[in-house]
Amino acid sequence: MSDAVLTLSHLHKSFGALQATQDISLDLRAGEIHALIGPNGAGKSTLIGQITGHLTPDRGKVQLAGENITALSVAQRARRGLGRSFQVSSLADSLSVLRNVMIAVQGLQGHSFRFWKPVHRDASLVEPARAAIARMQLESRAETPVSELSHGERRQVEVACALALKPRALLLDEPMAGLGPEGSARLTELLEELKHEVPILLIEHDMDAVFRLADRISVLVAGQMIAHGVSDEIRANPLVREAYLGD
Ligand SMILES: Nc1ncnc2c1ncn2[C@@H]1O[C@H](COP(=O)(O)OP(=O)(O)OP(=O)(O)O)[C@@H](O)[C@H]1O
Repeated sequence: MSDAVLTLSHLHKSFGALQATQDISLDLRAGEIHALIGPNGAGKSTLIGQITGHLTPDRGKVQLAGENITALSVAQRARRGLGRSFQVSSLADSLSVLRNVMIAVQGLQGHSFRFWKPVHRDASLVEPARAAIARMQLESRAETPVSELSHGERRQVEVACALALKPRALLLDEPMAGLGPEGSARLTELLEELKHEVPILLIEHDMDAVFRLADRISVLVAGQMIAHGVSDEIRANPLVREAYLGD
């Protein structure tokens, strides 16, 4: 598939006798949001771990922009352009938005010791950080300590940290978790624009957000992919309704 940025082929991962992901294939194409949904214990985290490199698949392949990255480390994948945000926030509360995003850029560049030196004039850190902050419409908050942000703004900073690394593909793990309707609507709007620059694999429990945002949806149940399709197809799919939506 020519416009596939991220391709998973036949991924298998077992924990002892439990097959947590069985023969999982999917692709993420340029310009799209592809949502991965499934009930608790379906295998989503296990699949994400195999994409990010935290877990090694027993069989199968992960490709980023055509390159086989299955054997690469987490850091090597990040440097190749696999961006992600985390379920648990890794922001430093006492530091400004700008400084947090700069630290993310610095980590990727491998200059971790510069954190302890004055870095505010280092254009290689400041410029990508400011661009990502602008992309998430947080310019007016750039100098604000993260501790003073709303929950929704923190989420925007987390996405900005991932974006500052100029990813080819972005993995967002439950970005809507804990957001109220306003924060969720704002992030939805931002992601709808962002997908044109970087395709997004979205793991999300908020089904309203999924149906609003996703160009395609893949449904994982008990380690198996039971359906792929656009929103209307997934809503109407009897297997999904039975296994996931509880109908
Ligand atoms: N390290 C592990 N060792 C043993 N079993 C594991 C391990 N990690 C996950 N599992 C099991 O694999 C299955 C899939 O779990 P996983 O966390 O991937 O699901 P999930 O879809 O992410 O669930 P949730 O939405 O609750 O986070 C579960 O039965 C889980 O108990």
